[in-house]
Amino acid sequence: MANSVIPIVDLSPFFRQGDKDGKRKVREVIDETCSRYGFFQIINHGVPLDLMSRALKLSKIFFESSVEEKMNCSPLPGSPFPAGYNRKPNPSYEFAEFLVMLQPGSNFNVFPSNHSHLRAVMEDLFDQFVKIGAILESILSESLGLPLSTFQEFNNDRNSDVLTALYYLPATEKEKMGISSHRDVGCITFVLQDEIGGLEVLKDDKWIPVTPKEGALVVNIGIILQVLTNNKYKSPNHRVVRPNGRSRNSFSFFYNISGGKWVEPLPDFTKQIAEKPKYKGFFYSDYLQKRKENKLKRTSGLEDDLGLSHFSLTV
Ligand SMILES: O=C(O)CCC(=O)C(=O)O
Ligand SMILES: [Fe+2]
Repeated sequence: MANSVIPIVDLSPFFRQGDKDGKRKVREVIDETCSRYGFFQIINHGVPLDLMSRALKLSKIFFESSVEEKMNCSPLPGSPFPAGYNRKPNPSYEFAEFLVMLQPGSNFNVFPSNHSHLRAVMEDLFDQFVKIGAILESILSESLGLPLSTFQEFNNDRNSDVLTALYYLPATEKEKMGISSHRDVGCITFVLQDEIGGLEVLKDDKWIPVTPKEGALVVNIGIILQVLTNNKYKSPNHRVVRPNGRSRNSFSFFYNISGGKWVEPLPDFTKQIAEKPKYKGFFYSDYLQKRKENKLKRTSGLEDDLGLSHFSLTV
């Protein structure tokens, strides 16, 4: 696969005392890539590598078990969020299988009873992602020239975070889309992908591969950061194209905000620099509702912005 232009950022300066210079350089690269692509990969991020590979291995075993076994993990009736096993309809314009989990300990989580290690590993991975989420939020705050704790104070409720294990069957002659072009909800998404590839980012009308790198995590800016920064940081369209002849598996962790949160461009990116806001303010739950409505109307893999244009002030 062609080498990707998406940068690989070594976070090790943030795991040692001092090294101001190293930290500054990391912030500069992150600032540049978030302004251009909204995507980068991180290494030396503190998430144990053996946990990452165990999680990929165990989730693959689960997804390759029988349909009955997987269906036993269907979301619980009355669950406010479809935690548990689900699949996108097939045939359709896209196809993937999911195992979704909310915060460890949530009563709505559903795990396969005969894959007990998978539960333990996903709970551990969830906690690790929460830790790296907080670190990344402070790096992003500073790379934008804001006080270190800006995003952590804004996003201080960890009840809406979601971890999803994903599984993509090999492409067929008719269908190759796994997840079609979309932008992620929330603040930051982390993706742990296996070695197969297929994740792509849209930049200047071209699809750029996010080439897998062992031990790396992909970081992807969500729409909330795009709105807060008044488009300084991009939340890009991305998609997963299913590989030929091989299945692919991955995890997405959505470092989210709670539905009751009010979201609008920060004064630092509007008033203070004499820029007009590009979005009117909204409650995050209203955005999620719009996104749902748009998605239901959507019958093809064609790109749309899933509700963000509803709050846009630009024509
Ligand atoms: O499977 C992947 O690599 C990424 C999936 C994705 O974009 C998502 O879950 O939002
Ligand atoms: Fe995504």
